[in-house]
Amino acid sequence: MKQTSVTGYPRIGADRELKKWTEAYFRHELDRPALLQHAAELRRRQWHRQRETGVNFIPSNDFSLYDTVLDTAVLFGAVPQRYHDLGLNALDTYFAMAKGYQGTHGDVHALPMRKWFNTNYHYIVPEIDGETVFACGSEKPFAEFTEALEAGVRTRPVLVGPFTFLRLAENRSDKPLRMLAEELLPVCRSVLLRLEKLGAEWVQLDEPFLVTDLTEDDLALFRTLYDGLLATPGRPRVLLQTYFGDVRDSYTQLTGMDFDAIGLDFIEGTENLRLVEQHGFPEGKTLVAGVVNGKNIWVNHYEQTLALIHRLEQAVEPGKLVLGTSCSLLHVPYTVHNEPDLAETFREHFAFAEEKLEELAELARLSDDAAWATDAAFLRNRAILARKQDAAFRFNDVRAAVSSLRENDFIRRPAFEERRAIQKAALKLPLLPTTTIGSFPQTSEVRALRRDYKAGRITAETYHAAIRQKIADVIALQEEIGLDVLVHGEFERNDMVEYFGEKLDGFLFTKNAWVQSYGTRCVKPPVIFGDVRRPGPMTVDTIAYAQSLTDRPVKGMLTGPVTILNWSFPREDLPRREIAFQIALAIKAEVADLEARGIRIIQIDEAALREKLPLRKCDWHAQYLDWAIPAFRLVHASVRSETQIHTHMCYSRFEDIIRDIDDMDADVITFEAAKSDLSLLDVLKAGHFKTEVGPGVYDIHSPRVPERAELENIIRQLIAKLDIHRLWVNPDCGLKTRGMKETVPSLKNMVLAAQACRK
Ligand SMILES: CN1c2c(nc(N)[nH]c2=O)NC[C@@H]1CNc1ccc(C(=O)N[C@@H](CCC(=O)N[C@@H](CCC(=O)N[C@@H](CCC(=O)O)C(=O)O)C(=O)O)C(=O)O)cc1
Ligand SMILES: N[C@@H](CCS)C(=O)O
Ligand SMILES: [Zn+2]
Repeated sequence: MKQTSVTGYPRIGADRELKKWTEAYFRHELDRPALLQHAAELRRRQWHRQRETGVNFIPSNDFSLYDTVLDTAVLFGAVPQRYHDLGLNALDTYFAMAKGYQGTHGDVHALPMRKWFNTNYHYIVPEIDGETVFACGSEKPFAEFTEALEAGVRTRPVLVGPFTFLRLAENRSDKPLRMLAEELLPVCRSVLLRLEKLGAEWVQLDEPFLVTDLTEDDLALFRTLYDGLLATPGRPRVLLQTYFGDVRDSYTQLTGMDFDAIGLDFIEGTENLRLVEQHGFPEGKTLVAGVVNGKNIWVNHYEQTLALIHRLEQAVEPGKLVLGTSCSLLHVPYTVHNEPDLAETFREHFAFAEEKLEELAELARLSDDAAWATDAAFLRNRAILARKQDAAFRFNDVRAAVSSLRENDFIRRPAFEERRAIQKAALKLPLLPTTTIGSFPQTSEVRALRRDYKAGRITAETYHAAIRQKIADVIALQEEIGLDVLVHGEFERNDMVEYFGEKLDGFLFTKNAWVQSYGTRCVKPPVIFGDVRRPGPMTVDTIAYAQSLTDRPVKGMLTGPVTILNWSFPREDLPRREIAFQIALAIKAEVADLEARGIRIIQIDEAALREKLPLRKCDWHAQYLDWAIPAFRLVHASVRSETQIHTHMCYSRFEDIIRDIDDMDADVITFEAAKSDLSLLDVLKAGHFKTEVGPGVYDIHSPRVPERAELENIIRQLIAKLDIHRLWVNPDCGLKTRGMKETVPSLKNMVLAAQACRK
């Protein structure tokens, strides 16, 4: 029978155990040996689970206490000196790089965090500087391989490959990447050899960077690294694993090199099938075909997948085709068995990580069976898929509204400068207005309140009264701090997307379907099962209540259509453009209701807009921006001139799409800037960006409190680069992950810094 392979497995635990242990460790409620022991038990359970379902190639070192890219930086010895200087133990040095450190040992920022390709997972950006000396700096892959072996599972260790590592790292040294590659090579070699000595037959090197647009320099860098690595005498067999797209720039190069196996994604990498069929696949090598979607949560379409496998069998030597997941299963929740409240009519359509393991096993068996079409497993799959249509929600009024949209529905009038003057006169804000991004700390008190309400332990009345009290407190606090534009704090929201998913028709939501977003933070993406419709106002009472408590403007706070779509699990039977327009119409109705209740500023967050920008430039507009930007415009096109529309984006690497961002035609945009260099500001200036901007002046992912002088200095740098009359002062992103302890002094310092700069 065909063999099967898993690229990576979720690691937070089916009940988010790892998050809870790690956070307990941060709070000094769990000691280091206990944390490490719990983590080891979690890994063992997961290896056994994979073995029980018959997976042939089970990964190790896909586990991480925070992030696998950070693990790789430590493995390669890329730990900047300032973290060593803290004099902490290895584990705490690691967490200092991830989260920053402020305490008796010193004060250091966290390394920046960035989106992992086109996912909602974030990696820590490694830093290479003039002092970096690559050397094997951790025991992790070796220890985890041995641990699995002792638990009876011979795993295939996974490493972030050196090419992707170097391309994602920030190179602050004056050495070119090819020189760094030469220096890194001996370390990679020794890692491979040591794994081989421990008993590893295969090593998986993840090189997702290969699915992006590559330059000649990239291809040469890849060759330098891998010609050297593959020539290592006595090395284990190497699987070159790619995912999230196709390898059109490098396919012929890769297949001509000495890899023992190549992993290709046939889900997002739709071009890969053409490459294999057109150029052939080399004899003697294994193709690990990603045919089970590692990013969606839907049952696999066996008939289509078997057709794909049968085509691949024509190109690959018998016995050399292995079936795999399209990418790591990190991006999906653990198991549908954790969803007892989901009606069976819906649940049968879902396949999370554990169910995907079963799908792999069934597909391997069916693809070798000439009588697959009459096999019970195949027939069951076909019957489930046939029932999907019956289960879907269909709203003909929404379909009709989307199809009757015309060009004018996407254009806000009057034009930007004219309404800007009107808003200035109406809002009377000071120079450098100060604001926050929306959420205030989601303390365990607020979360426990929601848990008790959902479990029926407290009444709706008690819950809503408590939320109102939190809103009243946060309005008073912001007035005391001296902020100019206030927020209601988002205490009623579990998450900026899930909250709207719960309020809108057409969505299903889960109880335990958590997915890691970064470190210990998880999200529970809602599921777009059918057409989307707003049954009634979702935020209006809360925002209007907040506004009733103050004369200062309170921002209405909404999540935009592209972000709701991108951070949900979308249906796959309707184009994304159509789904986005359906959501846009729902949010548009909410904007109108907020405006009617006297809300003067409305923020429509599009935090995830950049995230799903296609990895290849040629697809940016046709496949994405041409509907994503209009979806946003549709939401606010019909507001009054006086109403100021804000938007917000995190991880703002949008230098390359600033025209499109400006085309969203928001009045103000706030975005992350504190952790990136300020080069984006030059691009904004050069591009005559019209939208007013609030580049975040401090990093909210770290508990460290920025000093007033430090913030003043940043604001002055902003003033030097941008028009002071179009500049706002705010943190990077929402404050929900922070505690009040650091939030209050940080905001006070920010307001004082802005006031000083005004003078
Ligand atoms: C802005 N970001 C977001 C992204 N994606 C989203 N979908 N949402 C985002 O906001 N992507 C990019 C960034 C990523 N950033 C973050 C930041 C913070 C979190 C986060 O804090 N996640 C929470 C879970 C949030 C949530 O849904 N909470 C629920 C349930 C909470 C819970 O665990 N309850 C406990 C009981 C309560 C207690 O005692 O504490 C329980 O049930 O056992 C809620 O608030 O009701 C996290 O903890 O990971 C994510 C991404
Ligand atoms: N309004 C949201 C945006 C996060 S990206 C918040 O403040 O949490
Ligand atoms: Zn944000």
